[in-house]
Amino acid sequence: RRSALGLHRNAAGNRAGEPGWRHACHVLLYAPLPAGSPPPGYAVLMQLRFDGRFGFPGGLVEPGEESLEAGLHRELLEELGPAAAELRLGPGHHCGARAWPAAGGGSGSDVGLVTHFYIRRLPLEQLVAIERGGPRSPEHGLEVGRVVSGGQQAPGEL
Ligand SMILES: O=c1[nH]cnc2c1ncn2[C@H]1C[C@H](O)[C@@H](COP(=O)(O)OP(=O)(O)O)O1
Repeated sequence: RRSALGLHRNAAGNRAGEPGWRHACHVLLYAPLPAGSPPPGYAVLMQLRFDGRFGFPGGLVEPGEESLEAGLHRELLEELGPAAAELRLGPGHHCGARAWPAAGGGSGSDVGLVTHFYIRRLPLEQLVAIERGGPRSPEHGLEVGRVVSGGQQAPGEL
């Protein structure tokens, strides 16, 4: 079954193996700050990428991965480290996708990209644990320069 985004699901719900398209999944992880914190009252986890830009953790799903969420989970372990193992991201956290067709029409290795975005609310302690674990991730100092959320500056954490 093919959707308007070029995604399809087989009987097992696999949406990662569509020929002609690659998929990238990124996630916004956020946590409410203690009452009385200045607006917006949330800490949001972001990372300084190797290319000098800030972005959300995640990346390209590899062909053959079981699902979009399996690819996202692998990327999070690589970029955030072991503290990301507790994140249980499923289709219910998927909040949107956008298809970017291949510039040359999708022949050969010229494929389109579908970017998927997930959102997950966490307790502040878990977000801070992920932020603090950043230097232990396999990609620290490589694809990822730093992981920051602002949660470590929350009242009570100083
Ligand atoms: O934060 C993002 N939100 C939405 N789309 C994004 C974000 N960061 C990257 N992207 C798009 C643009 C990139 O070409 C692809 C792949 O992402 P990337 O993180 O560079 O993938 P790898 O780590 O190289 O697998 O997604």
